[in-house]
Amino acid sequence: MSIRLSNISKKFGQFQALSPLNLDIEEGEMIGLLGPSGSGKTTLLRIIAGLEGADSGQLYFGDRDVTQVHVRERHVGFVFQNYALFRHMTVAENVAFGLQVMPRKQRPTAAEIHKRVSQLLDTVQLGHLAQRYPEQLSGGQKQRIALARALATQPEVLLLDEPFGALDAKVRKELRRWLRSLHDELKFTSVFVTHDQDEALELSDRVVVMSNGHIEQVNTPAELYAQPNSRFVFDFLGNVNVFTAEWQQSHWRNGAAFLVPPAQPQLQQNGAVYVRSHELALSDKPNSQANLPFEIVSITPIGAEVRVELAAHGWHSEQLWEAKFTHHQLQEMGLKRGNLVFVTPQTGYFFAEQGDGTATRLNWPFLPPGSIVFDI
Ligand SMILES: Nc1ncnc2c1ncn2[C@@H]1O[C@H](COP(=O)(O)OP(=O)(O)OP(=O)(O)O)[C@@H](O)[C@H]1O
Repeated sequence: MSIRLSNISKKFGQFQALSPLNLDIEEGEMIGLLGPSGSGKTTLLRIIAGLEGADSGQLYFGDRDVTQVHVRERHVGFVFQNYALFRHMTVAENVAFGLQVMPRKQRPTAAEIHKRVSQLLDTVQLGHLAQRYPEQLSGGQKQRIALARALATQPEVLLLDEPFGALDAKVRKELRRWLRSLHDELKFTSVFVTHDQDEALELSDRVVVMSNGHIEQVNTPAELYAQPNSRFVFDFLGNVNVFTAEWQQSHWRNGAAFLVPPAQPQLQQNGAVYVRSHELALSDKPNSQANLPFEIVSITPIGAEVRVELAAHGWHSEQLWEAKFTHHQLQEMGLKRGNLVFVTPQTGYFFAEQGDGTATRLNWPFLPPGSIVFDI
């Protein structure tokens, strides 16, 4: 079932929780609503579900205008963060609930309900727990049962509000993979809310990045990463290093530091260069492209990578910079805390001070990614 939001807005009193927004979700797509707390994700999800009415606009499921349709008639499955299972019912009874309360004419027979419940419990791989009560389940098991219950009535749209928010990191990861494969198998359309970037990027076909009640950008995870269209999206999708600079004749300058941009006239102005921690090289000398001196503040192994924290030396940066390398790369460089090093960005993004908020992608042609340059 495709979903279309046209000009949807919502106020709570004087507070504009959602500015008029448009969004098209394709049939079978899995969409992540990603944004900081208070950005309007849950409100948007509740409007799609019919738990909240919009102040303006239209909502379509396929060709059907469901703007005024009651939540019960929308045929959506809903999964909340806090499981919301019925405590006095067994697992099997919880899963059967949505079917039991269907109007008599639509309700399957008792035998059919029984069959469907056991199929669903097999799908979520918890058939052996059918007779348990929710309090006898782990958090991850409860959430799988909540999913089975939401899927029992065979909704074409599944809405999930921080479904794995209450679970620990390992279970979260497992359930994410499992939800994605279930989605691919059953082909329902899913919209889920999260403020976890990894979750959004790993699970979604497309991510909707929200801030302050509006949509900042909608795109596939790969495209969002490659082409963030605002500083907000850039900042929100991972750690980033910023070089704030003044344009001086042939380069961007900040104190003793400078950076030469690729030769494009629109770059020749004041602004900020954003550089990701994976997209830079360290060397013991400056070169013709970059003179960005830093002192190494810390070197911390994190899983397969090593994070190097860097303090600007002889120029001003609001925050420490961060560089990430493999253990092998770092060993080859032989760096220590307190060393003076020079950063050479390999790719980056430029936001002009007087610009419209969109970024120009920077590729320095004479330094292929992965190269470590030690001299000019
Ligand atoms: N029923 C309500 N009455 C008044 N204000 C509300 C109501 N529901 C939400 N809001 C406000 O609307 C804004 C958006 O809330 P919403 O729950 O959609 O954000 P969110 O992005 O889901 O945040 P979180 O990640 O914290 O759940 C918030 O500022 C919130 O305080």
